[in-house]
Amino acid sequence: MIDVRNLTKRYGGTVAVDGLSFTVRPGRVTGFLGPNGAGKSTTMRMMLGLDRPTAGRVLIGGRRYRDLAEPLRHVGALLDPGAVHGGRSAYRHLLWLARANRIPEARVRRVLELTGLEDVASRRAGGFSLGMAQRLGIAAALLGDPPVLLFDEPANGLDPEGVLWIRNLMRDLAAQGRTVLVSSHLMGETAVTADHLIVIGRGRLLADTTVREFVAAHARSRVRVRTPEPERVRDALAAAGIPVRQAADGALEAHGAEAVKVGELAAARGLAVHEISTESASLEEAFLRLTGQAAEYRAGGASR
Ligand SMILES: Nc1ncnc2c1ncn2[C@@H]1O[C@H](COP(=O)(O)OP(=O)(O)OP(=O)(O)O)[C@@H](O)[C@H]1O
Repeated sequence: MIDVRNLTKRYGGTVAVDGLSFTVRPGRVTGFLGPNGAGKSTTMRMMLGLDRPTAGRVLIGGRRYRDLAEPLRHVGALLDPGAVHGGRSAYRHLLWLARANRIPEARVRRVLELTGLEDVASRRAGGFSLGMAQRLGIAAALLGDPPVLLFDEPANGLDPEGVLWIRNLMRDLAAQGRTVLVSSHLMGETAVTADHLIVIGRGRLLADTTVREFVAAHARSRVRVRTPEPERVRDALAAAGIPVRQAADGALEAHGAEAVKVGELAAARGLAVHEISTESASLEEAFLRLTGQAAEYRAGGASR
Protein backbone atom coordinates (compact mmCIF):
# COMPACT_ATOMS: atom_id res chain seq x y z
CA MET A 1 0.00 0.00 0.00
CA ILE A 2 1.13 3.55 -0.74
CA ASP A 3 -0.20 6.33 1.43
CA VAL A 4 0.23 9.91 0.24
CA ARG A 5 -0.76 12.61 2.76
CA ASN A 6 -0.86 16.36 2.16
CA LEU A 7 2.08 16.02 -0.18
CA THR A 8 3.46 19.30 -1.53
CA LYS A 9 6.50 20.05 -3.66
CA ARG A 10 7.60 23.51 -4.72
CA TYR A 11 10.45 24.28 -7.10
CA GLY A 12 11.06 27.97 -6.57
CA GLY A 13 7.79 29.63 -7.56
CA THR A 14 6.41 26.48 -9.21
CA VAL A 15 4.03 24.34 -7.18
CA ALA A 16 4.53 20.91 -8.79
CA VAL A 17 2.50 19.00 -6.19
CA ASP A 18 -0.08 20.80 -4.12
CA GLY A 19 -1.46 19.20 -0.94
CA LEU A 20 -2.05 15.81 -2.55
CA SER A 21 -3.63 12.97 -0.51
CA PHE A 22 -4.59 9.51 -1.77
CA THR A 23 -4.03 5.83 -1.05
CA VAL A 24 -2.93 3.22 -3.61
CA ARG A 25 -4.27 -0.17 -2.57
CA PRO A 26 -2.96 -3.66 -3.29
CA GLY A 27 -4.56 -6.24 -5.58
CA ARG A 28 -5.43 -3.91 -8.41
CA VAL A 29 -3.71 -1.80 -11.04
CA THR A 30 -4.07 1.90 -10.31
CA GLY A 31 -3.61 4.26 -13.24
CA PHE A 32 -1.99 7.59 -12.43
CA LEU A 33 -3.20 10.19 -14.92
CA GLY A 34 -2.81 13.88 -15.49
CA PRO A 35 -1.90 16.28 -18.31
CA ASN A 36 1.75 17.15 -18.98
CA GLY A 37 3.21 18.95 -16.00
CA ALA A 38 0.46 17.79 -13.63
CA GLY A 39 3.01 16.50 -11.11
CA LYS A 40 2.93 12.72 -11.68
CA SER A 41 6.67 12.19 -12.01
CA THR A 42 7.39 14.51 -9.11
CA THR A 43 4.95 12.54 -6.93
CA MET A 44 6.55 9.25 -7.97
CA ARG A 45 10.02 10.58 -7.27
CA MET A 46 8.91 11.58 -3.76
CA MET A 47 7.44 8.09 -3.25
CA LEU A 48 10.93 6.76 -3.97
CA GLY A 49 12.83 9.23 -1.84
CA LEU A 50 14.43 10.77 -4.96
CA ASP A 51 12.95 14.16 -4.16
CA ARG A 52 12.20 15.62 -0.77
CA PRO A 53 8.65 16.90 -0.13
CA THR A 54 8.27 20.57 0.78
CA ALA A 55 5.45 19.37 3.05
CA GLY A 56 3.49 16.19 3.73
CA ARG A 57 4.69 12.61 3.42
CA VAL A 58 4.52 9.32 1.56
CA LEU A 59 4.44 5.94 3.31
CA ILE A 60 5.26 2.70 1.49
CA GLY A 61 3.82 -0.22 3.44
CA GLY A 62 3.56 2.08 6.47
CA ARG A 63 7.14 3.35 6.32
CA ARG A 64 8.99 6.27 4.80
CA TYR A 65 11.25 5.29 1.94
CA ARG A 66 14.35 6.48 3.76
CA ASP A 67 13.54 4.10 6.66
CA LEU A 68 13.56 1.05 4.36
CA ALA A 69 16.85 -0.79 4.92
CA GLU A 70 16.80 -2.70 1.62
CA PRO A 71 14.40 -0.63 -0.45
CA LEU A 72 14.26 -2.93 -3.50
CA ARG A 73 12.60 -5.54 -1.31
CA HIS A 74 9.77 -3.11 -0.51
CA VAL A 75 9.26 -1.12 -3.67
CA GLY A 76 10.36 -1.57 -7.27
CA ALA A 77 10.16 1.19 -9.84
CA LEU A 78 10.58 1.87 -13.52
CA LEU A 79 11.15 5.59 -13.81
CA ASP A 80 13.84 6.18 -16.39
CA PRO A 81 14.76 3.13 -18.46
CA GLY A 82 17.90 4.91 -19.64
CA ALA A 83 19.28 4.97 -16.10
CA VAL A 84 21.71 2.07 -16.45
CA HIS A 85 25.46 1.99 -16.66
CA GLY A 86 25.77 1.61 -20.44
CA GLY A 87 29.05 -0.30 -20.29
CA ARG A 88 27.70 -3.02 -18.02
CA SER A 89 25.93 -6.11 -19.24
CA ALA A 90 22.29 -6.56 -18.23
CA TYR A 91 23.36 -9.39 -15.94
CA ARG A 92 26.09 -7.29 -14.22
CA HIS A 93 23.74 -4.34 -13.82
CA LEU A 94 21.16 -6.51 -12.06
CA LEU A 95 23.78 -8.32 -10.00
CA TRP A 96 25.15 -5.01 -8.76
CA LEU A 97 21.64 -3.94 -7.67
CA ALA A 98 21.00 -7.34 -6.08
CA ARG A 99 24.18 -7.25 -4.00
CA ALA A 100 23.37 -3.79 -2.65
CA ASN A 101 20.04 -5.15 -1.43
CA ARG A 102 21.19 -8.59 -0.20
CA ILE A 103 19.21 -10.31 -2.95
CA PRO A 104 20.51 -13.76 -4.01
CA GLU A 105 22.07 -14.15 -7.47
CA ALA A 106 19.45 -16.75 -8.39
CA ARG A 107 16.89 -13.99 -8.36
CA VAL A 108 18.84 -12.14 -11.07
CA ARG A 109 18.45 -15.15 -13.36
CA ARG A 110 14.77 -15.37 -12.45
CA VAL A 111 13.98 -11.75 -13.37
CA LEU A 112 15.95 -12.05 -16.62
CA GLU A 113 13.72 -15.01 -17.43
CA LEU A 114 10.53 -13.15 -16.38
CA THR A 115 11.38 -10.25 -18.67
CA GLY A 116 12.56 -12.38 -21.60
CA LEU A 117 16.14 -11.07 -21.44
CA GLU A 118 18.04 -14.37 -20.86
CA ASP A 119 19.45 -14.40 -24.39
CA VAL A 120 20.84 -10.87 -24.19
CA ALA A 121 21.91 -10.96 -20.53
CA SER A 122 25.61 -10.76 -21.35
CA ARG A 123 25.23 -7.93 -23.86
CA ARG A 124 26.14 -4.35 -23.02
CA ALA A 125 23.02 -2.55 -21.72
CA GLY A 126 24.18 0.62 -23.52
CA GLY A 127 23.45 -1.04 -26.87
CA PHE A 128 19.91 -2.10 -25.96
CA SER A 129 16.89 -1.04 -27.99
CA LEU A 130 14.26 1.00 -26.17
CA GLY A 131 12.11 -2.11 -25.70
CA MET A 132 15.02 -4.08 -24.23
CA ALA A 133 16.02 -1.17 -21.96
CA GLN A 134 12.41 -1.02 -20.78
CA ARG A 135 12.48 -4.74 -19.99
CA LEU A 136 15.76 -4.32 -18.13
CA GLY A 137 14.23 -1.50 -16.07
CA ILE A 138 11.33 -3.80 -15.24
CA ALA A 139 13.70 -6.63 -14.34
CA ALA A 140 15.38 -4.27 -11.87
CA ALA A 141 11.99 -3.25 -10.44
CA LEU A 142 11.07 -6.92 -9.91
CA LEU A 143 14.44 -7.91 -8.47
CA GLY A 144 13.53 -7.63 -4.79
CA ASP A 145 10.14 -9.31 -5.33
CA PRO A 146 8.57 -6.16 -3.84
CA PRO A 147 4.92 -5.81 -2.76
CA VAL A 148 4.76 -2.31 -4.26
CA LEU A 149 5.59 -1.40 -7.89
CA LEU A 150 5.68 1.97 -9.62
CA PHE A 151 5.82 2.34 -13.38
CA ASP A 152 6.22 5.73 -15.08
CA GLU A 153 5.05 5.45 -18.71
CA PRO A 154 6.01 1.77 -19.02
CA ALA A 155 4.65 1.34 -22.54
CA ASN A 156 6.62 4.30 -23.91
CA GLY A 157 8.15 3.47 -27.26
CA LEU A 158 7.22 -0.20 -27.15
CA ASP A 159 5.94 -2.15 -30.13
CA PRO A 160 2.44 -3.68 -29.91
CA GLU A 161 3.81 -6.98 -28.61
CA GLY A 162 5.76 -5.14 -25.90
CA VAL A 163 2.70 -3.11 -24.93
CA LEU A 164 0.66 -6.31 -24.57
CA TRP A 165 3.43 -7.91 -22.52
CA ILE A 166 3.56 -4.94 -20.11
CA ARG A 167 -0.21 -4.95 -19.79
CA ASN A 168 -0.34 -8.63 -18.86
CA LEU A 169 2.62 -8.28 -16.51
CA MET A 170 0.99 -5.45 -14.58
CA ARG A 171 -2.28 -7.30 -14.32
CA ASP A 172 -0.46 -10.44 -13.10
CA LEU A 173 1.47 -8.43 -10.49
CA ALA A 174 -1.79 -6.95 -9.18
CA ALA A 175 -3.47 -10.39 -9.20
CA GLN A 176 -0.63 -11.61 -6.99
CA GLY A 177 -1.82 -9.04 -4.43
CA ARG A 178 0.80 -6.38 -5.13
CA THR A 179 0.23 -2.64 -5.21
CA VAL A 180 0.76 -1.43 -8.79
CA LEU A 181 0.77 2.27 -9.71
CA VAL A 182 1.20 3.16 -13.39
CA SER A 183 1.43 6.61 -14.88
CA SER A 184 0.47 6.88 -18.52
CA HIS A 185 -0.71 9.18 -21.27
CA LEU A 186 -2.10 6.24 -23.24
CA MET A 187 -5.79 6.31 -22.38
CA GLY A 188 -6.73 3.26 -24.43
CA GLU A 189 -4.01 1.27 -22.70
CA THR A 190 -4.95 2.55 -19.25
CA ALA A 191 -8.60 1.68 -19.89
CA VAL A 192 -7.73 -1.98 -20.47
CA THR A 193 -5.03 -2.24 -17.78
CA ALA A 194 -6.17 -0.24 -14.77
CA ASP A 195 -8.97 -0.99 -12.34
CA HIS A 196 -8.67 2.21 -10.38
CA LEU A 197 -7.59 5.75 -11.24
CA ILE A 198 -5.90 8.64 -9.51
CA VAL A 199 -6.20 11.73 -11.70
CA ILE A 200 -4.31 14.91 -10.91
CA GLY A 201 -4.10 18.36 -12.48
CA ARG A 202 -1.78 21.19 -11.43
CA GLY A 203 -0.56 19.05 -8.57
CA ARG A 204 -4.02 18.57 -7.10
CA LEU A 205 -6.29 15.55 -6.87
CA LEU A 206 -9.07 15.63 -9.47
CA ALA A 207 -10.40 12.07 -9.14
CA ASP A 208 -9.81 8.93 -7.07
CA THR A 209 -12.24 6.35 -8.38
CA THR A 210 -12.70 3.18 -10.43
CA VAL A 211 -12.19 3.39 -14.19
CA ARG A 212 -15.84 2.47 -14.70
CA GLU A 213 -17.15 5.21 -12.41
CA PHE A 214 -14.77 7.77 -13.86
CA VAL A 215 -15.98 7.12 -17.40
CA ALA A 216 -19.63 7.08 -16.32
CA ALA A 217 -19.20 10.38 -14.48
CA HIS A 218 -17.33 12.30 -17.15
CA ALA A 219 -18.31 10.88 -20.52
CA ARG A 220 -21.58 9.80 -22.10
CA SER A 221 -22.21 6.92 -24.42
CA ARG A 222 -24.11 7.69 -27.61
CA VAL A 223 -26.38 5.94 -30.04
CA ARG A 224 -25.44 6.14 -33.71
CA VAL A 225 -28.19 5.92 -36.31
CA ARG A 226 -27.80 5.51 -40.06
CA THR A 227 -30.92 6.45 -41.90
CA PRO A 228 -31.94 7.65 -45.39
CA GLU A 229 -34.20 10.18 -43.63
CA PRO A 230 -31.92 12.00 -41.22
CA GLU A 231 -34.02 15.18 -40.92
CA ARG A 232 -37.16 13.27 -40.01
CA VAL A 233 -35.35 11.01 -37.53
CA ARG A 234 -33.73 14.06 -36.00
CA ASP A 235 -37.17 15.69 -35.60
CA ALA A 236 -38.61 12.54 -34.03
CA LEU A 237 -35.80 12.40 -31.47
CA ALA A 238 -35.84 16.14 -30.83
CA ALA A 239 -39.59 15.96 -30.16
CA ALA A 240 -38.79 13.39 -27.43
CA GLY A 241 -36.17 15.74 -25.94
CA ILE A 242 -33.18 13.73 -27.19
CA PRO A 243 -30.32 15.92 -28.44
CA VAL A 244 -28.90 14.81 -31.79
CA ARG A 245 -25.94 15.86 -33.87
CA GLN A 246 -24.74 14.76 -37.26
CA ALA A 247 -21.34 13.06 -37.33
CA ALA A 248 -18.81 13.74 -40.10
CA ASP A 249 -19.79 10.49 -41.85
CA GLY A 250 -23.45 11.55 -42.02
CA ALA A 251 -24.73 9.29 -39.23
CA LEU A 252 -26.81 10.80 -36.44
CA GLU A 253 -25.54 10.66 -32.89
CA ALA A 254 -28.10 10.75 -30.11
CA HIS A 255 -27.07 11.50 -26.56
CA GLY A 256 -28.68 10.47 -23.31
CA ALA A 257 -30.97 7.75 -24.69
CA GLU A 258 -30.86 3.98 -25.07
CA ALA A 259 -30.70 2.41 -28.55
CA VAL A 260 -34.08 0.72 -27.91
CA LYS A 261 -35.74 4.07 -27.27
CA VAL A 262 -34.18 5.65 -30.37
CA GLY A 263 -35.29 2.71 -32.54
CA GLU A 264 -38.83 2.83 -31.17
CA LEU A 265 -39.18 6.56 -31.77
CA ALA A 266 -38.14 6.11 -35.41
CA ALA A 267 -40.45 3.11 -35.83
CA ALA A 268 -43.40 5.02 -34.36
CA ARG A 269 -43.14 7.48 -37.26
CA GLY A 270 -42.51 4.73 -39.82
CA LEU A 271 -38.96 5.93 -40.53
CA ALA A 272 -36.35 3.65 -42.09
CA VAL A 273 -33.25 2.92 -40.03
CA HIS A 274 -30.40 1.03 -41.70
CA GLU A 275 -28.14 0.72 -38.70
CA ILE A 276 -28.32 1.52 -35.01
CA SER A 277 -25.52 1.00 -32.54
CA THR A 278 -24.37 2.12 -29.11
CA GLU A 279 -20.90 3.66 -28.84
CA SER A 280 -19.57 3.35 -25.32
CA ALA A 281 -18.01 6.35 -23.67
CA SER A 282 -14.21 6.17 -23.60
CA LEU A 283 -11.69 6.89 -20.89
CA GLU A 284 -9.99 9.32 -23.26
CA GLU A 285 -13.18 11.32 -23.64
CA ALA A 286 -13.76 11.34 -19.87
CA PHE A 287 -10.17 12.41 -19.21
CA LEU A 288 -10.30 15.22 -21.78
CA ARG A 289 -13.62 16.39 -20.47
CA LEU A 290 -12.30 16.59 -16.93
CA THR A 291 -8.85 18.01 -17.62
CA GLY A 292 -9.16 19.60 -21.06
CA GLN A 293 -12.17 21.78 -20.40
CA ALA A 294 -10.59 23.47 -17.43
CA ALA A 295 -7.80 25.46 -19.08
CA GLU A 296 -6.11 25.76 -15.70
CA TYR A 297 -5.19 22.06 -15.83
CA ARG A 298 -3.44 22.29 -19.18
CA ALA A 299 0.30 22.05 -19.60
CA GLY A 300 2.41 24.94 -18.48
CA GLY A 301 -0.13 26.10 -15.95
CA ALA A 302 1.62 24.83 -12.84
CA SER A 303 3.42 28.07 -12.11
CA ARG A 304 1.75 30.51 -9.80
N1 LIG B 1 13.54 19.57 -10.94
C1 LIG B 1 12.62 20.47 -11.24
N2 LIG B 1 12.87 21.79 -11.15
C2 LIG B 1 11.95 22.71 -11.45
N3 LIG B 1 10.68 22.42 -11.82
C3 LIG B 1 10.35 21.13 -11.93
C4 LIG B 1 11.30 20.08 -11.65
N4 LIG B 1 10.67 18.88 -11.83
C5 LIG B 1 9.42 19.18 -12.22
N5 LIG B 1 9.22 20.51 -12.28
C6 LIG B 1 7.97 21.19 -12.66
O1 LIG B 1 6.94 20.64 -11.86
C7 LIG B 1 5.74 20.49 -12.61
C8 LIG B 1 5.31 19.04 -12.56
O2 LIG B 1 6.20 18.25 -13.37
P1 LIG B 1 6.12 16.67 -13.48
O3 LIG B 1 7.26 16.25 -14.35
O4 LIG B 1 6.03 16.08 -12.13
O5 LIG B 1 4.75 16.48 -14.23
P2 LIG B 1 4.20 15.17 -14.96
O6 LIG B 1 2.75 15.06 -14.59
O7 LIG B 1 5.05 14.01 -14.68
O8 LIG B 1 4.31 15.63 -16.47
P3 LIG B 1 4.56 14.75 -17.82
O9 LIG B 1 3.26 14.08 -18.10
O10 LIG B 1 4.85 15.81 -18.83
O11 LIG B 1 5.70 13.82 -17.56
C9 LIG B 1 6.04 21.03 -14.00
O12 LIG B 1 5.62 22.38 -14.05
C10 LIG B 1 7.54 20.93 -14.10
O13 LIG B 1 8.06 21.90 -14.97
